[in-house]
Amino acid sequence: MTKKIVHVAVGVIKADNTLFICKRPDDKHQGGLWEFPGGKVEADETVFEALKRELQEEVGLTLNSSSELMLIEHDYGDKCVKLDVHLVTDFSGQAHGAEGQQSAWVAIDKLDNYNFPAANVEIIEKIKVDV
Ligand SMILES: Nc1nc2c([nH]c(=O)n2[C@@H]2O[C@H](COP(=O)(O)OP(=O)(O)OP(=O)(O)O)[C@@H](O)[C@H]2O)c(=O)[nH]1
Ligand SMILES: [Mg+2]
Repeated sequence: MTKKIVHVAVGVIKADNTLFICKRPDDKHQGGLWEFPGGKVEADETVFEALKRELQEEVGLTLNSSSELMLIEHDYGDKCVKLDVHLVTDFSGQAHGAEGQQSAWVAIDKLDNYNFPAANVEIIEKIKVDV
């Protein structure tokens, strides 16, 4: 049987030369690691709609527009994900951990000080070059 792939909208939120990242709760998949905010794309949603909903829920930002950065498929063994990664620079509101999670604005050249899920390694490499 082919494995189910979970489609996820991920936002690389950028202001000046910093990115807004959050810590995943310990009890979630890849818990305790840092992430770019986002979440599952529901059946009736476009990626942009999912990203807009997730950024509102998780970090209290209103997304105006975004641009596609990359698409990553990763098999964690216990779960297969397809990350639709968007660059987010056009938003309003003050980013914060709206679900009580730890969060931080981090300079791009300091991202290596944070532990991310394995699928994010590629994202971070691309950000350092292209963003
Ligand atoms: N949001 C987010 N998810 C990521 C990243 N990298 C990565 O592998 N994932 C994986 O993508 C999957 C879905 O993300 P999620 O847990 O945020 O989904 P969600 O907000 O809908 O949460 P829920 O499960 O409570 O409904 C998780 O398995 C997570 O481990 C990332 O940078 N950001
Ligand atoms: Mg999420």
